[in-house]
Amino acid sequence: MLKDCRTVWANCLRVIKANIGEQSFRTWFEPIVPVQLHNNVLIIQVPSQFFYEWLEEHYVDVLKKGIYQELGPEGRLEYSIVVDQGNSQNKPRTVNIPTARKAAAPTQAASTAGAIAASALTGSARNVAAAAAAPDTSNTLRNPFEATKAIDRNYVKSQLNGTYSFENYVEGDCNRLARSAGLAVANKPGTTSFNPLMVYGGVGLGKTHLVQAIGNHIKATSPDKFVLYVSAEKFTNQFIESLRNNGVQDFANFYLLVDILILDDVQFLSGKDKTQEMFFHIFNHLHQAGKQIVMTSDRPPRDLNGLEDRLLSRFKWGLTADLQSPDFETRMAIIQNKMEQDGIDIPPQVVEYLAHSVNTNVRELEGVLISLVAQSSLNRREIDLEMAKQALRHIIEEVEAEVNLDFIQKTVAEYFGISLDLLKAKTRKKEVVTARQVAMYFAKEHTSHSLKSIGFHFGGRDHSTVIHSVQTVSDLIDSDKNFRNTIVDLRKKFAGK
Ligand SMILES: Nc1ncnc2c1ncn2[C@@H]1O[C@H](COP(=O)(O)OP(=O)(O)OP(=O)(O)O)[C@@H](O)[C@H]1O
Repeated sequence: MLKDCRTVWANCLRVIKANIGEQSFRTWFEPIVPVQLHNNVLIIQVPSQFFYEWLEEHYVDVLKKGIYQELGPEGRLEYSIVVDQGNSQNKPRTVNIPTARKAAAPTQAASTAGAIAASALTGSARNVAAAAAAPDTSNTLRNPFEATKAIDRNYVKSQLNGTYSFENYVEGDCNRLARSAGLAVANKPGTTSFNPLMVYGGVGLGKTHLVQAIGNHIKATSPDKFVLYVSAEKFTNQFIESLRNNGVQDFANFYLLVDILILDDVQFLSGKDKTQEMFFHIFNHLHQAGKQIVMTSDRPPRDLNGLEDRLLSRFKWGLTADLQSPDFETRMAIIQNKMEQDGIDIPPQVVEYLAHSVNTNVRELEGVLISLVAQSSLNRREIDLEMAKQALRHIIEEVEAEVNLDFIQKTVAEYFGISLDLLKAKTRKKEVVTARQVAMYFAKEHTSHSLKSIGFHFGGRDHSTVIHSVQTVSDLIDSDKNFRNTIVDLRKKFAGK
């Protein structure tokens, strides 16, 4: 009995339905219309190029399975894409995308349906083009890829990087609010009051890591949800491309399908009015539909000059959380975390040295670690303090231009004629205690270290010891002239820096 395309497709759908979630099925398979079956080639019509790309990216295996079960190893699938000309007076044009030229020899059930498309369905953009360039034995099409040429395949590719997670995002005072809001959003996307969630902070402080962790968490816990991470730059380029190709409707339609939209570096939209307008509509639609929007920016919304007020006011609907530079303890934890993750072994005093010396941003800290590991394997030498000091020469030079903890400790120890080790040791000898208290006093005055961090640097003392030291020194300055002169002398050394 001859099969017709509707029956074949209906049977394929049964297979597909059994293999994917209900929502995905409704979104990606219900809109498909079977149009023709000829010589074991089933042609299905899909609403847009995005749709085709998405199917190719995510559902190739179930499609293969369905086609294989229905049409056997000779079965093939071709797409017919409705091209929106961006002009309502033009009738939609249909182009067909053949998915294979020749049936591949089956090796196992799932891949035999690769007959349907090993090259085009699973291949890269280049493979797709190659399939088109090759002689098309089906004779159904001429140059069918014209319509897909301009497609940036990343358009539909969720660019989440699986290595970013909450587990490896170290918590500290610098990121507590943003991290816990992110976790709340990741657990209940679209249903908390943190919609949109806007995370802002300086370069390399972990904005992308955090929002990617949100995306990864949602993908892992709700695979049916369509999570899309896109940088504002990419969003803008895609939009411009869609304007050039009369594909604005496709562009909008695609973004309206998203359940969780993560837009990185939103400041990039500044001054780009048309892109902002498009984003505004997408934002409204998604927000109204209870979809989650997460954004990052390198500055607080109030400083986002060049962004329309109506967008800025929407950003305030949810929660805005900032990321600060990590303090010493968080930097230590980040390094330790990274060492564990990458299986790196570094002596504790080197870790402490790095955390102390690299206090600009986390990316730089990671960069130094990577360079140390590289040097160590290149020179077949264990990482030690000397190597770390060498690696950090350029950074330390910058730091030493200011008064930092090291400098204070060294200067005070020299002044009192004791060693640096003694200054940090547990001893309670009077002259050592006084020198230590003075050094703590200047550390509080000249550096941005917290009391906790200062205590840590003086042999692991707690913050109350630091408070006591600062108070004692202040009292002595008032009551003891000789002591006051000591402080004046030392202050000159620091002022000269
Ligand atoms: N709290 C943290 N715990 C662990 N790793 C972190 C943390 N913060 C940042 N990082 C790491 O630091 C690096 C830089 O972070 P990320 O790229 O997320 O910064 P960013 O703020 O997005 O930077 P940019 O402003 O350049 O876009 C990444 O490798 C990230 O994993």
